[in-house]
Amino acid sequence: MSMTQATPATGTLARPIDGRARSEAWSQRIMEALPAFEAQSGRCPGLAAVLVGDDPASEVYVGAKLRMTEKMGLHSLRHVLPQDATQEGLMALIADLNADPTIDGILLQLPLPAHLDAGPVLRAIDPAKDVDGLHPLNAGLLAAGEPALISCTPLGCLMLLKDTLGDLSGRDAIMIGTSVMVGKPMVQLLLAEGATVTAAHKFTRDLPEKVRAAEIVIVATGRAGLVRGDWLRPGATVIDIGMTRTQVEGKTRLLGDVAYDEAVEVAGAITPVPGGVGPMTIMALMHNTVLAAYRREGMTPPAMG
Ligand SMILES: Nc1nc2c(c(=O)[nH]1)N[C@@H](CN(C=O)c1ccc(C(=O)N[C@@H](CCC(=O)O)C(=O)O)cc1)CN2
Repeated sequence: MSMTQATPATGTLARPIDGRARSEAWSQRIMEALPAFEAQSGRCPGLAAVLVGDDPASEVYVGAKLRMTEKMGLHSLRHVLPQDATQEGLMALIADLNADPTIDGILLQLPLPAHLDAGPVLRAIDPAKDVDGLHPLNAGLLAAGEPALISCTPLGCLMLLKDTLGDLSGRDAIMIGTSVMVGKPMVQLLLAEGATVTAAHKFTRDLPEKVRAAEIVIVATGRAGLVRGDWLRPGATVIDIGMTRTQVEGKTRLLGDVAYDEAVEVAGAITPVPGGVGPMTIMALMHNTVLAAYRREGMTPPAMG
């Protein structure tokens, strides 16, 4: 693996961090873990995806996750509830999936329609099947330094960062955005790796200056193009988690939270959008499903990194 440490020479563009290629390599490692699991348990690891309503982006993401599940030879279930589903109906479905022995992972696609409250539903998922790592028990175990199931996007980002930089200890990192799904677990993962972490949010003052001090910049705000090229320290490693759909000349384009065309002139390495973090999020879900399956069967999981 190449290590990006140095300031690029003037005129050198940042190296794109290829999440598609990395997720493909990761899928091979995960699939190598399947024969031993199947030989001992007599079944495949199983993932249930729960989609509520008709949000087009959520439909795309759930479709991509289930296609990957099938491609890798895992068992999958798809549950689609209508836009006007009730909280009680959703809780009843989660209870059924908790009790289903063929299901190792339960994925509740977010966001939910506005009339539903995600918190109680996420807390109702059996923590051993919480492959999104969003149950408070799993979030707490990560914060306590005893990770069990880790939220998918941060897990994928950590892998890209380690590939790019190697050892993260002592490095200065900034996480912009402090959501429960991405920012908070990412901060915990970086701390566990020995990085010095700034957690920035909408009240943070002098954000460009703080970003300029960081060797590692991770952005998950949903504000397209927020981070400008001149905010970056030359040679920085930039992980862009943002994904905003926009129409440019009649075509749909995906924009990240980083102004890519500017950032690529300054950074040492950068994730593109698309093709950076997104594919790693999906592969982290596959990883967590196989991990959960091993543990639920009382088996020791192999390394699948
Ligand atoms: N329960 C969850 N809900 C949501 C999560 C999550 O991890 N768990 N994350 C996001 C959406 N998401 C997965 O659900 C997700 C988003 C994007 C991609 C992806 O591969 N993107 C592609 C581009 C796809 C496109 O063209 O639209 C890329 O970046 O290359 C995967 C997963 C919110 N909800």
